[in-house]
Amino acid sequence: MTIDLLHTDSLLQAFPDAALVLDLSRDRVVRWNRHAADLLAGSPDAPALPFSSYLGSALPQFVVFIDEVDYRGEGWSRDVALRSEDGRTLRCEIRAAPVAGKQGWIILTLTDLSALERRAELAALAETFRAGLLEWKRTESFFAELERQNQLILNAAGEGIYGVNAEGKTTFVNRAAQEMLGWTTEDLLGNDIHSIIHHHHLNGEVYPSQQCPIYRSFRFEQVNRIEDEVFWRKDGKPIRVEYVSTPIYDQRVLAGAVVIFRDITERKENERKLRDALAQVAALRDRLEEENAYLQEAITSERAHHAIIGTSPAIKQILMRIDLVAGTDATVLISGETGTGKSLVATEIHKTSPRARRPLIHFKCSSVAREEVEAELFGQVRGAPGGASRDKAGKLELAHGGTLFLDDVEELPLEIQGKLLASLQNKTVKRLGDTREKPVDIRVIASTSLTDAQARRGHRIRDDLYLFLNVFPITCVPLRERPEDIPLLADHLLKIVCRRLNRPVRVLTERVVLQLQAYDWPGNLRELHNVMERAAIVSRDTKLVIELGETASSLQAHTAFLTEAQMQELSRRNLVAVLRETGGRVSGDAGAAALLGVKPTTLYSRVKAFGISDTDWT
Ligand SMILES: Nc1ncnc2c1ncn2[C@@H]1O[C@H](COP(=O)(O)OP(=O)(O)OP(=O)(O)O)[C@@H](O)[C@H]1O
Repeated sequence: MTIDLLHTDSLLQAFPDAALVLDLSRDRVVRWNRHAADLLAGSPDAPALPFSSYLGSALPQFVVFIDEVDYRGEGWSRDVALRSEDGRTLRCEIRAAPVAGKQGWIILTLTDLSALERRAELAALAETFRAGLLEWKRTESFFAELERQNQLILNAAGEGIYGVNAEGKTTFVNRAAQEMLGWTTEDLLGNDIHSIIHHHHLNGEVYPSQQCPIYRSFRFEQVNRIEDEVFWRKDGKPIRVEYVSTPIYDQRVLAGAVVIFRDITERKENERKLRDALAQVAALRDRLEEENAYLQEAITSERAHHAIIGTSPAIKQILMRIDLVAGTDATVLISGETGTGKSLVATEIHKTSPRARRPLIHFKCSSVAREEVEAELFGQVRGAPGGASRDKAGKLELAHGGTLFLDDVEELPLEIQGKLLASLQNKTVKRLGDTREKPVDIRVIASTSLTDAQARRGHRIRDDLYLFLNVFPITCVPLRERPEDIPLLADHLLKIVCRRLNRPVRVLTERVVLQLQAYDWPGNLRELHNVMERAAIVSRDTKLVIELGETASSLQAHTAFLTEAQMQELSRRNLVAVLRETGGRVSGDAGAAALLGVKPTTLYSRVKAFGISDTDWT
């Protein structure tokens, strides 16, 4: 290295590291810069001390180093520890090169290794810091993005979503929730949301927050799923909601709850309308079904008994009274023994009344179990006491606009009689289990097998009900008191049963008629019907075989007789009947004479004697 001595000092001063020029031959520092002076704690000017005083015990290492520099022309070493003037040991890296043209001069640079290491540490620290800062920034923007996406998701959700902290204060509300509730984020954030939107039940009862499932979610860590409650809108209107409230945690500590809800007002309204419509359909269906059943029954009975048959004064009296009362709405009480035709009379009254287009509801009081009578009469709603599985109209309701026939009214339990009377008098009906009363317009016909005296004395019909029913009495006379009706009735019933049983039509002989009239008929028309049916079955040929109960023969001797006039009338009718049956044919196997078991000539003379003409049997 050549050195311009004029510039040595200024070069050394400009040098960024500690540097000095050393005269080895004199062990003197020729020049040093301020970094070297600082490092070795000397004065800024070149020191007066020999350089070896800075070497101390490291002199041998320095000598080895100088030999290397001398040999190689330059060198560096970290083995030479220097001592500063204030006594500190300095770990240095020494670099050296000879100064050209100056024998024994070298230039040294000293690098303080401790300072170097400190700077390296600082640099590493700065590097770490810079790297940390970047990482933190990345994390921050990651979370910011996450939050932004969460907000987007929350706001895009169709369900209302809001959060509450552990004190029940609102922490966030999404857009759908604001739209459904009408409350804004500003209204709700930080405020007790229960007292704003969830304070009352739909029926107006206060809803204490302690009972609220959302409150329980953040108090007792429960997920609660509620299907039908209300939230209150800002405009004071309720919306029906279903919701799930779920507890949320921050670092495993319960932090509150998140509520996800859906407005189900419209759905509930539609469900209600559907329920109402179905109930209406069910009610109509029930009514139609039952009306249909009654109409079918009415048709069957009308076909079977197209008229009240009989010419006795008793029957004429009944027909007259039917004519009198049918056109009115008056209550009728029909009395008479079993099988005397009470139901037939009731049907006739209804058929010829202005209510004929509406059904006749026949309620046979004796054939309904005591515990079912009330529900049968008044109807019931689903869930009524007794376990009704569906709404059902009672007979009173079914009879609305028509006629209610209370058959065997004395068989009604007394407590039901009172309730029935109240309902009939008020013209309303209330189904069991219901609170609503329906107006009804009913014409009542009742029947009883009790006589007037028995009814008044026996206490089987309440006095007030008896008075209510007994506006227009009709009495059906037992068959034994009107034997003159027996031939016609027997003939009529025989035809019906033969047709039904698909048997050849038989003809009543005089002997059979006399036999029937001699019997006392405790079962009246119903018994006569049975006897005819039995006869149609057991009779093999055209001859009719009658089987009567025991009382027939015993009573026959005492009570069964006819006057001559009755006998004549009976014979005449029998002739008419048989001619009608044969279409006027007298002779031949299927002729009237063969059927009656007499000669054709005998029959002709009888027809002549009775003055029977075609018009009688056609
Ligand atoms: N005068 C009549 N003409 C034709 N058929 C009759 C007559 N009287 C009764 N009947 C028939 O006799 C049967 C019994 O009559 P109905 O049921 O009306 O008697 P009831 O008095 O109501 O009997 P119960 O008290 O036992 O109910 C029925 O089939 C009915 O059509």
